[in-house]
Amino acid sequence: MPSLGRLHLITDTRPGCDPLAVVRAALPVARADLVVQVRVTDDTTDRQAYDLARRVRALCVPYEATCLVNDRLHVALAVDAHGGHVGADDLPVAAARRVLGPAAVLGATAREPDAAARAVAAGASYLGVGPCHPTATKTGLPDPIGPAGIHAVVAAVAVPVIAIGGVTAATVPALRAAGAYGVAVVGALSTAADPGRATAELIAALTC
Ligand SMILES: Cc1ncc(COP(=O)(O)OP(=O)(O)O)c(N)n1
Ligand SMILES: Cc1nc(C(=O)O)sc1CCOP(=O)(O)O
Ligand SMILES: [Mg+2]
Repeated sequence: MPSLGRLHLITDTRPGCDPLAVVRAALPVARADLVVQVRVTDDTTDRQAYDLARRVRALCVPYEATCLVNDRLHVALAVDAHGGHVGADDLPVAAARRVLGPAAVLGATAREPDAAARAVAAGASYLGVGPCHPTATKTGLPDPIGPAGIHAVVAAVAVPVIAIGGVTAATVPALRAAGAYGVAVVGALSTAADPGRATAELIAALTC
C-alpha cells in the first residue's frame, strides 16, 4: 500500500456545489498526494452516493490518488474504493475494519489522545483530528482544539494525523509544526474561485 496522501479533499455536496468539478481541478495538481473522501449529505440516497463515489474512484485511477468513502462502507466496497472514514455516529472502528478488510485504508475521527489510542488499537490506519479552527461547514462540533490539540494526539499515536476543521493554506504551517501529517478540507477547495490554484497553495504549504 503506497503512503497516505497528505491533502484530503472532502466532497461538498451541498446545494450549489459541484464536487466533481473540484475533484477534476485538484487531481492533476495534487496527483498521488490527494485523498478524495466522498462525503455526502444525510439526505443523499445510497444510489446517489454510489454514483458519485464511482465517478470519483474512476477519476482517481490515472493519478494514483486515493479514494475513500465517508460513513457508508457498503458504498466503499461497492465501488472498490481504497477505504473509508468513520466517526462517533458510524460503525465502530473494529467493525469497520472487519467490513473493509485488513488491507483497506481506514480513517477514524478522534478529538483527544485517549480516544485516538483506542481508535488505533481497534484498527484505524489514520486519524482525522479536529476541529482545528472554527468551521462553517459542519454544525454541532466541539470547540476548536488548535495546533496544541493536534500535537496532543500526535504524541499519543503512531499513525498519520490528518488535521480537519477550518483548515486553509495559511493555517497549514502551524498544524504541520504541531505534527500533523496532512490536512482535510471542504470549504478551502469547494468555495475557492480557482480550486486548482487553491490545491497548489495547499500542497505547497504541506510540502515546505
Ligand atoms: C479526515 C476526516 N476527519 C474527520 C471527519 C469527520 O468524520 P465524522 O466525525 O464521522 O463526521 P462526518 O464527516 O461523518 O459528518 C472526516 N469525515 N474526515
Ligand atoms: C466534516 C468535518 N468534520 C470535522 C471534525 O472536526 O470532525 S470538521 C468538518 C468540516 C470541515 O470543513 P471545512 O474544511 O470547510 O472547515
Ligand atoms: Mg461519520
